[in-house]
This record gives sequence, structure tokens and C-alpha cells, in this order.
Amino acid sequence: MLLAEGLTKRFSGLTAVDNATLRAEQGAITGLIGPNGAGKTTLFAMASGFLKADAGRVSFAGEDVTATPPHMRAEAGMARTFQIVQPFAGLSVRENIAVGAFLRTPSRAEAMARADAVGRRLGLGPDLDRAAAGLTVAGRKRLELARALATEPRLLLLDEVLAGLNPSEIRDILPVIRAIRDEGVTILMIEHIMQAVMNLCETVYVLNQGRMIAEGPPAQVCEDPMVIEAYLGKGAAARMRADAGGAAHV
Ligand SMILES: Nc1ncnc2c1ncn2[C@@H]1O[C@H](COP(=O)(O)OP(=O)(O)OP(=O)(O)O)[C@@H](O)[C@H]1O
Repeated sequence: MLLAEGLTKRFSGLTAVDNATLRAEQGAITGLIGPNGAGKTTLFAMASGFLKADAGRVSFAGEDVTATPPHMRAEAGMARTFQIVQPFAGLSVRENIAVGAFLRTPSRAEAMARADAVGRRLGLGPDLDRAAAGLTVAGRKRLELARALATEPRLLLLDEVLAGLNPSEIRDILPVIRAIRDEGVTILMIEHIMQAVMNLCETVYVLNQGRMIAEGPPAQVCEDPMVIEAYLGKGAAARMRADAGGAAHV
């Protein structure tokens, strides 16, 4: 569904993303993980067209969209959420979701009806008439997801939708994400919460200092020495092996 090939982005002296390649298979949930500052959001911004790549190409549903602006990628069926959720504070929750729905219809009544349905599906039913500014963090995350979903995407790019949620809120939202996928929406998600990644993703990519260092099923990726070192520092994988060996003899 999405193929990002050899993407590179430089910010003056810093190469934030360095020749990174990633594929989100149709109908799957693919994860993108990596330590803070690894370049994940920058890669997302290039995939969705918000940032122009210095090198590389992006194809979506078989079409080259490298030079396609974000609103046209959205029309083609690509939706993204933002790490920092900024609802239109003066609008109700329903109106905020309708902003997404207007991509598919010029009719206010239709957009509102669509917003209503999507909002209820995401557990925002009781909040639809409230001002968006009054939502909790968990509510804002749901709103962000609803707004993206209201555009009727084929591909959903989720940037840390679970950040800031408590364990029970995370437990509640995981089935919602899975249900979106089950309805045929391909998902690519940046996520720090490994429990969620293990639970949801078929394939995980690991970015470190701009470079893609691993790719595969989450359980396999978590055992990859390069990944362990990226998160825990040089020599960590060897130390863990030594510890495990020691423990086996206890
Ligand atoms: N617009 C910008 N101008 C200059 N440097 C930037 C810009 N955007 C990102 N960077 C830098 O690029 C690097 C990658 O940032 P990015 O936000 O993509 O990482 P990330 O993996 O999403 O991090 P996090 O997990 O903390 O959100 C960082 O060093 C960051 O400071």
C-alpha cells in the first residue's frame, strides 16, 4: 500500500533520515519504532507529503506520489495523525471530526452525520456536543483518530496515538485500532509502547539515528542485538547475553 524508498532528509548539518526504506503491506498494521530523535516523525512527514524529501521516492497504492502535495495524498486515501493533538478549540467534538469528513462531501449535513458515526465508533458518543477543548488527553487522542478516520482513508499513519494514555486507556484503544484494520484500512504506526507494538503489529521497522537498522516480526526485532544496543547503549546485547547465561546456571 505504501512504499517509502531510500528517503533522506537533512536539516542543515544533521541527517535526520538517511536512505530509509519502509513498506506498509495492504491490510496489515506495521510499526515504526526507534529511540527519541531517531527520525520517525520526519519519515512520516515525508511519507505524507508534509515535508519534501532530499532524496528517495514514495509510492502509494502503486502510484508515485513523491511530488504530490499532502491534500492530494489525503484525497487519494492517506490520513495521518499528529503527535501533538491540536483540536479546533472553539468547535465541538462533532464539528472537529466533521473537518475530516468534509474531504469527501461538501454537504454539512452529511459531514455531521459521518462525524457522528465515526465519533460514536471511537467511544466519543457522550462527548460529541462538548467543546473539544474540554477533552481529556485520552479523549483528544480518540478525536485525532476520529478526524483522520472521517476522511475515509485507505492508509492511516498514526504518530504515537497511545502516548500519554494510562494502561487501562491503552487497553481500551487497542481493539479500536485492530477493528479499523479489520475493516480494511492499512495502518502504519509510530509507537514507543512496546506492549502495543507486540500486540498489534505484524511487522516492525526500527529506525536509529536516521537509519533503518532492523525489520521483521516484533518478537524477532526485540531480540536483535542492533536494536537492543540502539535502545540501551553499546555493549548492552553482550551484557544481556552474559546475564542470561549467568542466570541459566543459578
Ligand atoms: N524542522 C527541523 N529542523 C531541524 N531539525 C529537526 C527538524 N525536525 C526534526 N529535527 C531533528 O531531526 C531529528 C529527528 O527528529 P524526529 O522528530 O523525526 O525524531 P523522532 O524519532 O520522531 O523522535 P521522538 O520519538 O522523540 O518523537 C532530531 O534530531 C530532531 O531534532
